[in-house]
Amino acid sequence: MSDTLPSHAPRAAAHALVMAVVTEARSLAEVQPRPFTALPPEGQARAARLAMACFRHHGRADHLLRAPLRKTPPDIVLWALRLAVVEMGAMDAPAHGVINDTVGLLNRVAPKFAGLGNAVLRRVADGLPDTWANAPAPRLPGWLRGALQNAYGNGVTVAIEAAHEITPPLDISLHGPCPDGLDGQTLPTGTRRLPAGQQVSALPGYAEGAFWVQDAASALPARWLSGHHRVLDLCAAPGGKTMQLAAMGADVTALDLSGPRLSRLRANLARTRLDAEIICADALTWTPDTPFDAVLLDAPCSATGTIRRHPELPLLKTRDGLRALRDQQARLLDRVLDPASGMVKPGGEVVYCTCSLLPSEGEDQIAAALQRHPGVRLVARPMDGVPTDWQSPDGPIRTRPDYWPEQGGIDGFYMALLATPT
Ligand SMILES: C[S@@+](CC[C@H](N)C(=O)[O-])C[C@H]1O[C@@H](n2cnc3c(N)ncnc32)[C@H](O)[C@@H]1O
Repeated sequence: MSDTLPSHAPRAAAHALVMAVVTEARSLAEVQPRPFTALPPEGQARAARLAMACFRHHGRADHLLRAPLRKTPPDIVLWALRLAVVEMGAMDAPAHGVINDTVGLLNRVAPKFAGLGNAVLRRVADGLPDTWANAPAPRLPGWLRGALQNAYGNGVTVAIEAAHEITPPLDISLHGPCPDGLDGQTLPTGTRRLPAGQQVSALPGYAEGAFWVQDAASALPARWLSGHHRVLDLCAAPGGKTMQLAAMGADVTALDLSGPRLSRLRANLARTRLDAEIICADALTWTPDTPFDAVLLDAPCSATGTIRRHPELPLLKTRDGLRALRDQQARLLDRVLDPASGMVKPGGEVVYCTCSLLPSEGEDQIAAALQRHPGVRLVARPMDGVPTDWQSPDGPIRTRPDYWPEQGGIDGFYMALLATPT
């Protein structure tokens, strides 16, 4: 931590972030509580890292808190304690400073619990680091765990849960030479991988727009469309794939339903000095003047493939939202594949992808769409750097967080390349 920034400010901001996520039921990237926004960028980066670690490891923290707490305190206290235990257990922060700052925080937000917090945290700190290492590995919520066990078996599900406990490296897509001073390695698929825990806006080349943040899996689907001239990026915001397609030289139209998310896409294009036509519309009703050579449909989904980068997701998602997402995915696929929508020209190509681990949002969607659109066929096109066992013989690629463990893992994604009838 820097000399100029007191340690308690990022800790208090991390607590405010966590509380905003759980009370507003919105993701970490969406919440903006005042103690967080009031910090300089370096403090915000530290607070965000703490909050993310808290969501990633709170299951282990709960195990350590169970005996000393005896009774579950109110959420505002519990999350302050979880944050402190995670910082001491997973991030090796010295107990003295963490406990002092947490007691100070409790004195402000729940003064009745400051004494209890102090006693509980001292007891937890006494057993570290062994108790942390020996705590049982956290599990995904039952509905998701069951679905993954059905799809991949128990061993793979446990491996996915273990991958979620590891802080992922920072993946970026470059659209030119790698700026001097950016360390890391280039993955076989072309993504540049940097060590975790960096303040992105302070990295060399960020301000100049030399790169954007994009997981290695998320960077794969657009690569199938290299060489196409006019490409429609459907469900485009915040624009990771739009930037990729534009950087590949395509004439891109980026369409999304959400104005606020399109503002982020616009800002991303401005920073990276890339170009696309931007349309705010519903893909289910919008019709282009001329059909496109290719369409990329990155459909809204459960995002269960991105839990390692968004560890708060299991707290926010439930089984209930899944049916509506599946219906939406099927309707979007039908819209793109229906010749009457005029979206893709005859003999054109369509990439369907989701950042979901659930076959019901990937493999099953494509199998059903092929039944409904008999002239459409899968294309089995290999992709440079993608291990052959990630791709099925008929073409689709499935990635999972337990893949590439020695390189730091990869998000879960499903992608299929389709050709429309000539
Ligand atoms: C998975 S995100 C897209 C991520 C984006 N492709 C990227 O790479 O940065 C899904 C997007 O679908 C958009 N969306 C959902 N329903 C839509 C619809 N009916 N028409 C257009 N966009 C829609 C959401 O606003 C959201 O931005």
